[in-house]
Amino acid sequence: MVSLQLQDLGARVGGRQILSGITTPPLTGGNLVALLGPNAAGKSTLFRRIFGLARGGGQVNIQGATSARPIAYMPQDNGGRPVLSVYESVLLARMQGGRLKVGPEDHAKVAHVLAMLNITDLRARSVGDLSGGQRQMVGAAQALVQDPQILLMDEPTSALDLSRQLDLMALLRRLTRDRDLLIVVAMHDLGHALRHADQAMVIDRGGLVACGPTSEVVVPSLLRQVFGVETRIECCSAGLPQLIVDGRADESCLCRAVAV
Ligand SMILES: Nc1ncnc2c1ncn2[C@@H]1O[C@H](COP(=O)(O)OP(=O)(O)OP(=O)(O)O)[C@@H](O)[C@H]1O
Repeated sequence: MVSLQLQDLGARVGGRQILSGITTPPLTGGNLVALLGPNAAGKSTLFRRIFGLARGGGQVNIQGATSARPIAYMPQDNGGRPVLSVYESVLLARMQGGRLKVGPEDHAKVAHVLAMLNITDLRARSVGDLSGGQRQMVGAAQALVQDPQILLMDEPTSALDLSRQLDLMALLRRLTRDRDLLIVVAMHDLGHALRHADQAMVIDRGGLVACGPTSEVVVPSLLRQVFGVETRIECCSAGLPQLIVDGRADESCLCRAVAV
């Protein structure tokens, strides 16, 4: 089983220390982890640091990898080159790592992932002509087609309508179970985190605030401290935890995080 553990991780970008001292317990395959934090907290930078696109101190420890490229990363605002078709763009993502020869299994994999995400009908469309939500689904396909053991997804549902948000989160959760995948999803929707994530990791101003089971991390006291909002968690008629936002905890903290 794959596991990812961060040890005193830091990141410097553009001459600034963006992340420091991030140490987590091992995050293991079979789990969906929500990465939470205010704007500019460092979520995207953390993904880039883990994926090797940003430099810094500390260590990214991966155990149980069965391939040379166990991690796939879906950045915000991706979807591929505008001139390529959806099919070509997903196939190109499949060939990352320097492989030149496309085999039948690669075509089969692309077809499978497009079908899984319910975007087969987009296969011949140019990426540049797609809507924001459609491009986001293509970005998810590009990540999934790589058959990763660890999948880092940066706000994959931010442009999706509500039913597609639920579909994608349910699919990701199913994949963690069926394939022992570790999926880390950066998100702003705390309700999605409560509903879909096994674990939650919260960062603020470049440091780790909490990491553990979602029900222990996404609690009103932490949300007040990190996001400055008053919340309650109540069960709906289906027995699922729902986050109710009562309002801001302190009007004076407006835009505090964006100014970091
Ligand atoms: N290339 C860069 N050069 C300089 N500073 C950067 C660069 N990229 C990010 N930063 C800074 O790093 C900090 C963290 O940014 P990051 O994008 O990781 O935050 P985030 O938590 O993903 O935010 P959001 O929720 O708004 O997407 C911000 O202050 C940002 O301005």
